[in-house]
Amino acid sequence: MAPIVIKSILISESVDPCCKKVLEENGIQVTEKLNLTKEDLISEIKNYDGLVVRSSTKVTADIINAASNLKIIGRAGTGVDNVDVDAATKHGVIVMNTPSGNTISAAELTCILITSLSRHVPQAAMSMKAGKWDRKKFMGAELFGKTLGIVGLGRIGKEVASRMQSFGMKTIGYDPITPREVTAGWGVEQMTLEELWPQCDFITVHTPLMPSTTGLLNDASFAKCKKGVRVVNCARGGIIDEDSLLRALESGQCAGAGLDVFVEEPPKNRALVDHPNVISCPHLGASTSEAQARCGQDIALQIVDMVKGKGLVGAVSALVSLPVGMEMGYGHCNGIEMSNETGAFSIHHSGLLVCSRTGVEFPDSGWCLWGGEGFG
Ligand SMILES: NC(=O)C1=CN([C@@H]2O[C@H](COP(=O)(O)OP(=O)(O)OC[C@H]3O[C@@H](n4cnc5c(N)ncnc54)[C@H](O)[C@@H]3O)[C@@H](O)[C@H]2O)C=CC1
Ligand SMILES: O=C(O)C(=O)COP(=O)(O)O
Repeated sequence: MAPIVIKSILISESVDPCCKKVLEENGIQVTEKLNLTKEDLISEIKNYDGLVVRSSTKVTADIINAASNLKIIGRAGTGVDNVDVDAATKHGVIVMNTPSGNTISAAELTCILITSLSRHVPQAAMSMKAGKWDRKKFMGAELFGKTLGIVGLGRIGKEVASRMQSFGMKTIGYDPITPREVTAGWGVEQMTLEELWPQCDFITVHTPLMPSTTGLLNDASFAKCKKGVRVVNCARGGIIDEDSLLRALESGQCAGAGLDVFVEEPPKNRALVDHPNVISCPHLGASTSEAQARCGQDIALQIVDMVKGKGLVGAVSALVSLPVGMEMGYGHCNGIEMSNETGAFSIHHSGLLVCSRTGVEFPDSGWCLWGGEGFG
C-alpha cells in the first residue's frame, strides 16, 4: 500500500488526549476545535488532511465537498452513520473506525439499563431525593428465569448475553449473519424474529442503523410481544421506532424502556424521555475513560499505520478486493461462504460493505479488512 501524506488533523470532538499525543509524536500537527457549527467546519476543513470525530459531528457531503485536502476521516468509535461514507468514497477520502474499543462499555451500559428497568432504580433514587420513602410503588421483578431477546449478535450483543446469563436469564436472539452454531456456543439460541417476539420479557437491540434495521421494533412487532415487555436501545435511535414505543408504553404493552440513543440527539421531542417508565441517558454507551482511551489511541495508531503504508486497519470506505478464501477474522464473517468467491466488495450507503457476487451486506465492518490485501 502506498503511504498517504497526512500533515495536519482537526479533532472536532472530545477525544481522549492520547489521540493527539500519538499523532503529534508521529509528526502530525493536531488542532482541536470543539462545537464547530456546520458553517465553521465547511470553512475550516480545507486546511486539514484529516478529521477525527465521534458521533456528534455530522460529516455531510457538503463538508466533504469543501474538504479539498482531506484524505482521512477517523471515527474514534463504532458507528459511522454520522459520516456520509458514500460522499467520502467518491472523493477518495478514507473513513476509518475503531469498532472494538467501546464494546465492553456499551455492553455494560446495556446491562445496567436492563437491571435498572427490572427494579426501577432511577425512579426510586429520584423519589428518595424528593424526600419520599415509597416501597410499594417500586415493586420489581427478578431477572432470574426471565428471557432476554438480543437482536444483533455482533460484538456488543455477545457481551450482553454473557453478562445477563450470569443473572440467570435465558438468552435468545436473531442475527442474519452470525451463524446459529456460533451463538449457541455463547449460550444464545437463535430463531426468527416472529418466534422471538412473543417469548421475551426483555428485548435489547445491537444492530447498526440501516434500512433493514430502521423500525425493527414497530407497532406490528410490539403487538407480537408479551404484554409488559421491557426494551433497551443502546445502539442507534430509530431501530426501535420512537412513536411506536410511546404508543406501546401508553397502552402498557411495553412496561419500560431504557434508551441511550435517539433519532435526534439531543431529542427535541421529550415525550419518551419524560415518560415515567422510561429511563434514558444522553448517549453514554461509550462514555467511560477506558473506552475513550482505547478509541482515541486506536484511531491515532491506525492513522499513523496508514501514513507509514503499514495497513488500513478499520477502513470502512476503501474499495477492496479480498483474495479467494481469505480468512475474514471475526465470527460472523466466517459464516459467509467465501471459499469459492473472489470477494469484491464495494461500499454502500451507511458504510455497508456489499459483496458484488453474493449481495451480502456487512454492516460497519472495517475490521473485516484486517489483513486484507489489494487496497486501491
Ligand atoms: N450507545 C453507544 O454509545 C454505542 C453504540 N454502539 C452501536 O451499537 C451497535 C452495535 O455495535 P457492535 O456490536 O459493535 O456492531 P457489530 O457490527 O459487531 O454487530 C452488529 C450485528 O448486527 C447484525 N445485524 C445486521 N442487520 C441485522 C438485522 N436486520 N437484524 C438483526 N441483526 C442484524 C450484524 O450481523 C452484526 O452481527 C451499532 O449500532 C453501534 O453504532 C456502539 C458503541 C457505543
Ligand atoms: O461508537 C459508537 O457507535 C457510539 O455510539 C459512541 O458514540 P460517541 O463516540 O460516544 O459519540
